[in-house]
Amino acid sequence: MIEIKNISKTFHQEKQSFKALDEVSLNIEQGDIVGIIGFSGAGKSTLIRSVNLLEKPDQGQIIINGKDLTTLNNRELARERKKIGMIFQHFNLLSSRTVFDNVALPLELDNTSKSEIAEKVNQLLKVVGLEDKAKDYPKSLSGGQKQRVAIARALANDPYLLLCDEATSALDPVTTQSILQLLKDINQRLKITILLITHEMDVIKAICNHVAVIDKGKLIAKGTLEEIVSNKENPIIKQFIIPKTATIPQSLSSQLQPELSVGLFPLLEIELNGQISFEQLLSVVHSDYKIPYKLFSAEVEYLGKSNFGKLFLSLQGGSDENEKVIQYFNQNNIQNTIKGYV
Ligand SMILES: Nc1ncnc2c1ncn2[C@@H]1O[C@H](COP(=O)(O)OP(=O)(O)OP(=O)(O)O)[C@@H](O)[C@H]1O
Repeated sequence: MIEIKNISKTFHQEKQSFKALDEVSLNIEQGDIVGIIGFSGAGKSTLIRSVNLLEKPDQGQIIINGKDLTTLNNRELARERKKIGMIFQHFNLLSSRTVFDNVALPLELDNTSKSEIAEKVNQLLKVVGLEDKAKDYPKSLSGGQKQRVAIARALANDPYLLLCDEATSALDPVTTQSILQLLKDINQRLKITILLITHEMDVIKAICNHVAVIDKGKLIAKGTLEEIVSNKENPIIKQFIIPKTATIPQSLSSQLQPELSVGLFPLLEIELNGQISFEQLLSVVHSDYKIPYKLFSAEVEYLGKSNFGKLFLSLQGGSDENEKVIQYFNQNNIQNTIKGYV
């Protein structure tokens, strides 16, 4: 069990000071995958770096298996750190070393014998799927392959905990998913606890069992994804769970009229905020109110048992019928705005 207990950290720069962490507490169970999500500057990196004391907190404790890391001397801390692996957004590989030698580095520093190093590195390269790249240099690898090397290196000392500092932020979506699946596989096969920080809900959704939300240095929510999502009225949480990319298609926005006239229908922007499912909403319009509609654009995110998102829908009934549907939306707290008439 890892206990982050009441951690605070203030940075001082010239005459200014900035509180990056404010009494943060979080318990992480062994074998769990925990994600900390927050906007840029929220304090994510400072928090994850506090766990292995790369950043020394001003107050609070990091208790791992009953041992408070903040009370250890440098030698004891170095010994504990060996059992905490870490990977970074920009991989931090040594460009002058081959893939094999990058992975071997922590073992060399630990005075491991050459034969043991060879056995361990080859086994780790197999775990991350890079057996055929042992002799290559980082510059010839893709971003995803570089992160695989970094993961193998982080596993060299058989850690019980892996810290992931925005490990997929520099990768494309497909590579991101493959790295996340590798992390999940490592968690399950090697029983390594994972703590990651991210600004992307997709990362949390893909692999985390528990989530904490950090904002302005404070943990504002923690729990399972479903528990976090149920707190959707919180404006910070809302920004993470409601996709913002659905927009009115370009071709449609040029046709949009500000006033209703004959032959035009209202175009509604509807926010799905967990109150009603996407399918139910369309069924209300089509089956209950028996109104034809045109769906122009929709982005729906399924989180836990709820769905969130935005859709642009034109109600194509008579104006009284359309009005009744809008009334239904209003009575049921389904946020909707008429963007114009098409
Ligand atoms: N060494 C430092 N000296 C001064 N201020 C710092 C230092 N490190 C971090 N900060 C400040 O602390 C705040 C939190 O930074 P941190 O890097 O932890 O945030 P973050 O959530 O990881 O952001 P990002 O996603 O942009 O990396 C920021 O305002 C940052 O400028």
